[in-house]
Amino acid sequence: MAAQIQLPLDPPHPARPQRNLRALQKQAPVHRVSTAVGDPAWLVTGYQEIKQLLADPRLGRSHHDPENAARSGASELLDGPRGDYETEQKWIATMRSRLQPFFSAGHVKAMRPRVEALTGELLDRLEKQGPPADLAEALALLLPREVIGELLGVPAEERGLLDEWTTAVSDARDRERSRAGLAALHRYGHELAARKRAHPTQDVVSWLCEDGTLTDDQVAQLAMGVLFAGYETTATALCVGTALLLDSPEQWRALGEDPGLAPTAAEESVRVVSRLLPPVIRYTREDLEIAGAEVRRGELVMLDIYAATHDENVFPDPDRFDITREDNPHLCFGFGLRYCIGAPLARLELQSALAQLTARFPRMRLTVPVEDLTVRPGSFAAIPTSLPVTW
Ligand code: HEM
Repeated sequence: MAAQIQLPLDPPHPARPQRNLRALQKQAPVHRVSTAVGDPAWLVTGYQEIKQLLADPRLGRSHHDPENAARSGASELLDGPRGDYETEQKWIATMRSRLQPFFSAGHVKAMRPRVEALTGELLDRLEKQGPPADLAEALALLLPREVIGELLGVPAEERGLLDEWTTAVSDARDRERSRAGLAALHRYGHELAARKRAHPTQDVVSWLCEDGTLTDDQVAQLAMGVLFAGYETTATALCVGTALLLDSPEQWRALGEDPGLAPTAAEESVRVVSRLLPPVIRYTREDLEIAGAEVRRGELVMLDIYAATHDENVFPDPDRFDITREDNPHLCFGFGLRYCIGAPLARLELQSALAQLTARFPRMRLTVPVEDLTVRPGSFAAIPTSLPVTW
């Protein structure tokens, strides 16, 4: 095997191709690397290999010796082992069986009018405020936060705090900050569960409490898991989709005039969110071989979703943002056992936001070249720091 490769290879950006990673992908589907915090790992870049490994039960998120496991970064929750090694599979089954009903296609369809209305309210506010504006603040971050806040039953005035804590948890460079954010989020989840047990309302946390089989700790874990899994990811997809649409006035116009393009535009936004999210991580539960590489039990395996969704053999012209892309088998919602429970909701939010935005603001444009956009440094999701627009 060649000399170890030091991560990160390329800085994340909504529009700039990750050239070093793509060059690596052309050489082989799996590589020995050193993570951003200096730990040894395997980086998988082949589309087929990643798809198979996502569905392979021989890999998990927990580790038999978590204190000594390799890490991809400093985030307490995201960059290292998670969950109990003995009961991981059981917990996944419990989590999915309790959460899935709230995110089924039927349930999410019933949420459409509310999500459309929330989008409309945010755009009314934007219109009233007038140009210039920061679309990341005014829409992309706010919509997912409000949708998840309502869904979980988090009072409106407490949602700002959640924002602060999730940002802290995501910190990939400061383990202490990430730990403190996670602890605060958990304390809040407990408090919320206790409040909902005492005074149930029509929301997911109240329903999880009514389930009768879950402890407050489990309710808190599920609720904060949903918040975490569904907030920054959707906000980032909305940011990158909006930025790339703004960079392509003919596609902006086409979507504004034809809301029938919203499903493919949303799906393409999910594909390109991989430009701003890190690889999915796993630990091997037994020795195994990945494309000829001998991987030992307990080693860190990083599945590079960006590489998979920009693989020229699967996605023609992968650097082009194309809202009419029909064949789009991206792996950005994962695959197999842990496939994203919130995918229907994320799609709904993206469709609603992109369709309404382009229809209501046909003349909107970025005030800086898309190339000059910057992203949050050192965070799990490289959310653009701002999307400055005028109209
Ligand atoms: C564009 C937005 C989103 C993206 C790109 C995304 C991506 C993903 C991915 C890649 C996974 C699999 C992780 C793995 O295999 O380890 C996942 C799992 C999950 N997602 Fe999403 N997601 C998004 C939106 C949402 C939303 C809106 C929700 C809920 C409100 C949500 C809830 C979940 C949950 C509960 C899991 C299971 C986590 C686990 O098994 O540990 N996601 N998501």
